[in-house]
Amino acid sequence: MIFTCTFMPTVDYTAYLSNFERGELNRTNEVYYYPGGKGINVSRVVHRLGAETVACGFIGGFTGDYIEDFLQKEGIKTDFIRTTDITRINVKIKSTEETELNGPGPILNEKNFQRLLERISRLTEDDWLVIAGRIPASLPSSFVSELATLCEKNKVRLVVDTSGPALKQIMEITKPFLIKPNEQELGELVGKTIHSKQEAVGYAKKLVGEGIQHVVISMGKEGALYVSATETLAATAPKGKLVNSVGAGDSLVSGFIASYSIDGHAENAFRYGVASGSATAFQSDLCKKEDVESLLSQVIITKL
Ligand SMILES: Nc1ncnc2c1ncn2[C@@H]1O[C@H](COP(=O)(O)OP(=O)(O)OP(=O)(O)O)[C@@H](O)[C@H]1O
Ligand SMILES: O=P(O)(O)OC[C@@]1(O)O[C@H](CO)[C@@H](O)[C@@H]1O
Repeated sequence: MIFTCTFMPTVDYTAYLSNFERGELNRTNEVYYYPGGKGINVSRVVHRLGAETVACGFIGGFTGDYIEDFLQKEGIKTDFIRTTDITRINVKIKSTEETELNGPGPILNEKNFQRLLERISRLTEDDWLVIAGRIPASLPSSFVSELATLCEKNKVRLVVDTSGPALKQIMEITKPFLIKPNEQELGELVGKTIHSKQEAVGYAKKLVGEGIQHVVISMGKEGALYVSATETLAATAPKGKLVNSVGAGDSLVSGFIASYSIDGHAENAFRYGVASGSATAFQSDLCKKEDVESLLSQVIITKL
């Protein structure tokens, strides 16, 4: 089972308009209300790709109800912990360029953390845990350590797609199965500015040397890089019209996991992941299986 944990879910209010003027009254042409947050996006995509998933994390208020209801209507199992704070709404403005306004997350308390640890303690070596998205400042570092210790003890396959200090802290205790930084996030993780693909590969190899099994570096329309102990690959991204890049990175993670969980073949998983990221970038909502499969032949993989 693929469990996703989203500490700070959101309703993504996604508005399309032909021209966005700062400081003016703007009227939108089309709007959508998608349940969001990186882990929730992963649950939605892996479910569409045919894998079994449970979406966990913290939700509250009317927006929390909306998210849970939406996911359940899509057939996704949920196991959220309720907060007294209302789940945030993130505004995504799609005009000649993409502008995002992400809200702050809930204030979490000790009881919330304990409930989440209790859920995580039930996972086994047959399970995946995807920790994705921003981690709230109210989360004590002892909690992150406890979470990592449980995953290490129960041999859970841990996928981490978050920025900030949490990943470094997790790595002191357990080695994630997969991480998927973009170039900027990789730079933050290793404390360097990355100027080229060669540099990105070099840092990814260092992380693999420290024990992470698979590092995928996403590069938007330039495609992605993949490094493991035995392979270094580059993939081109399919060409198409960018409609909404929100969730493209999450779709890459989802495609990789959904494919790897079937046959454990990393190159196939990488190809499937890149096609999933692009399929999402080319439409308003997240990708569906048929969109991904129609793009697979356009992903060209080169060994580096
Ligand atoms: N304009 C684009 N054209 C084609 N493919 C794209 C485009 N943008 C993104 N993708 C695909 O999606 C993948 C992930 O995109 P990106 O590198 O933007 O992730 P990210 O920075 O994590 O994004 P986000 O945080 O918004 O999900 C890329 O590797 C690529 O396959
Ligand atoms: O504020 P965070 O947690 O870093 O990012 C949240 C977010 O931008 O990420 C997803 C796309 O990856 C969106 O669904 C969501 O609004």
